Amino acid sequence: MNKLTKVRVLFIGAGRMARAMVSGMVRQQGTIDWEVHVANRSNSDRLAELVRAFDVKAVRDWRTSAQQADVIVLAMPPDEHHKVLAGLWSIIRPEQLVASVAAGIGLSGLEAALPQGAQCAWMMPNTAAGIGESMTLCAIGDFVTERNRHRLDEILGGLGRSFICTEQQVHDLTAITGSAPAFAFQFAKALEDSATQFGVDPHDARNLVGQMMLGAAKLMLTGQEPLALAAEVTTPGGATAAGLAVLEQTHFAKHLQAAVDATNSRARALSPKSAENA
Ligand SMILES: NC(=O)C1=CN([C@@H]2O[C@H](COP(=O)(O)OP(=O)(O)OC[C@H]3O[C@@H](n4cnc5c(N)ncnc54)[C@H](O)[C@@H]3O)[C@@H](O)[C@H]2O)C=CC1
Ligand SMILES: O=C(O)[C@@H]1CCC=N1
Repeated sequence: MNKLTKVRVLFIGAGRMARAMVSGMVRQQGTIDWEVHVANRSNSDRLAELVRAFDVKAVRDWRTSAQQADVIVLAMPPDEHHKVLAGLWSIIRPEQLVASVAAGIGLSGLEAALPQGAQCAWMMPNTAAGIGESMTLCAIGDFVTERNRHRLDEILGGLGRSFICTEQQVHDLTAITGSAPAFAFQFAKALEDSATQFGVDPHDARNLVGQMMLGAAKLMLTGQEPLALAAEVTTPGGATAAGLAVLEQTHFAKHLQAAVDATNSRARALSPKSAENA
């Protein structure tokens, strides 16, 4: 497909999430030719690596670049937003789109920190964005025009799949799609460790567990109930039931729920709004 439009996007923050997003966006075959600018607090090794890997432009002063950008993505920690948004206030133009990926920040928080009518979106991707497999939550402000909605859709498409939802849903689901990959990797590590304790080569253990998780994920995406899928694994009177009984006895589901609650509470506490109210 021919790329038609050149659109300049400025990332403020060149950390892990920015890298994953840039990787997802530049590999996409969409209708936009992204001209990516990236600014970091200091011109660190990370920024240099990003420039080398994706041929993006490193920007020394984000304020200058922000004036020329069509889309500005805030990819720095939540507690840095207050300062950066205050700097954006006086230079932002009505036609620009400002999107943040910060946990807890909130669409209304973004809009309140920018001039009335600013076009804002709040995205919550995960690190699989880097390979175009994120499940990204996105709350979109009322002032976003069709043109910027198209740009947003192209960004989201480059990252993987997306769920357009309310601000409250982004708060509630941050743990479940943003953070839970880390829970899944802990689960994977525990299984890998079990495999290597049986003498399996670590490389083989990685493939065994990774393919098992991929197959389980693909089965889930057929739309079947997780418990129905579990039942298919559980041969009556067989082996799996014994393992599931241990997970039940040790309150596996409750532990996960507690992890979700702790994650979401922490995200809320990190937002500048909470800091002001504290
Ligand atoms: N890592 C992840 O899986 C996800 C992260 N996020 C959000 O992405 C944001 C960044 O997180 P990570 O990439 O994990 O953190 P990180 O620590 O890897 O990157 C943050 C980057 O922002 C830069 N930075 C800090 N203050 C700045 C400022 N005032 N101006 C310019 N650059 C500044 C830092 O130098 C650093 O390179 C956070 O708001 C986080 O909530 C959201 C979804 C998933
Ligand atoms: O750990 C964090 O705060 C971010 C938010 C979602 C995933 N990582």
